[in-house]
Amino acid sequence: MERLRRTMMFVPGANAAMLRDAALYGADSIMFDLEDAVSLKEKDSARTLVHFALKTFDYSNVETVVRINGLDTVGAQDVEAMVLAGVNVIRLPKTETAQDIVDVEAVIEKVEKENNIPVGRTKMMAAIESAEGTLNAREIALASDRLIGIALGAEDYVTNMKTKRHPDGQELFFARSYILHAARAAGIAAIDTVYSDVNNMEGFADEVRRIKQLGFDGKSVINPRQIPVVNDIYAPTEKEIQHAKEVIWAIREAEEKGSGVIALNGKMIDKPIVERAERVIALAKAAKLISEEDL
Ligand SMILES: CC(C)(COP(=O)(O)OP(=O)(O)OC[C@H]1O[C@@H](n2cnc3c(N)ncnc32)[C@H](O)[C@@H]1OP(=O)(O)O)[C@@H](O)C(=O)NCCC(=O)NCCSC(=O)C[C@@](O)(CC(=O)O)C(=O)O
Ligand SMILES: [Mg+2]
Repeated sequence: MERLRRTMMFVPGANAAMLRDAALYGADSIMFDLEDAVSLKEKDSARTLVHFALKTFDYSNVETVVRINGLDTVGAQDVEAMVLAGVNVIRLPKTETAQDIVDVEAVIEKVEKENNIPVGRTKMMAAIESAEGTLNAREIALASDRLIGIALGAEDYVTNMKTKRHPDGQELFFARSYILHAARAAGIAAIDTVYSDVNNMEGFADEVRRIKQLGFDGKSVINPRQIPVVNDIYAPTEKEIQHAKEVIWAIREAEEKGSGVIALNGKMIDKPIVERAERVIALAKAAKLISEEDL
């Protein structure tokens, strides 16, 4: 079953209290940040702190991600410390080309080999935050088998595009659509960017509805109060769950009879409809609207 990534919460790497409590809020993934949420003078201490947190606290109920610095600064040191601490995913910020992924992968692989860690255990994701990165999204998404997803970083992106964010998100439409297509073509996740106004829940919810409709797997968030908003919007309705169950029961019955196609209430049920139904069931389970044993 595909892993759900409705919410990926940024946690500033230099903040010990936030690191300790990060797994308590119900995010699907927590993303410890060593890059832009950490000042230059705190880079080394934040790396040590996140390494310690990964080794010490119980994050077994979430996916752990670390946003490293670029390899042109202290990125290689970040990679080494995080791979040794057993992080699930390394997130590369400001990815411009497929070569950026290949370069970080080489560092990861070296650390894994030198420390008898199974090669490939550490996964990767790439944040795309510029025009160049967006136009290269397709090659970036295909650059490594370790990639679990690509994400948009809108604050840096709009700066690069010489504009700013607007509530209707028009300035992000091309990047969102292109990144989403690149992710889907590569068979990996697409994660939308942060919404920085943590006290504007209406505006946040509007944005989540729009990115869900576009097809994103989920959203990067910066505050625990944003998590239930995303989870509620991604939770399927009772009607959607009932329909998904009927689709799955119908297809199971058809398979038992040796037929791949069947009608439900007069409408044809085939593979894409079954896939959508399975995703509805996975989202319903994650939202605890049905039990794990159901279906
Ligand atoms: C925004 C605010 C200051 C608001 O503070 P407030 O004080 O109003 O928060 P409250 O709601 O009052 O907190 C209630 C309780 O939750 C705890 N708590 C809050 N936030 C928590 C958290 N994140 N993790 C764990 N715990 C948390 C808090 O400690 C308290 O705990 P307690 O005291 O025990 O009750 C705070 O949230 C915060 O610092 N957020 C992280 C910001 C950040 O990481 N920015 C960098 C990533 S974006 C970027 O770089 C741009 C990007 O790259 C992005 C892309 O690539 O997509 C691009 O280009 O677009
Ligand atoms: Mg950024």
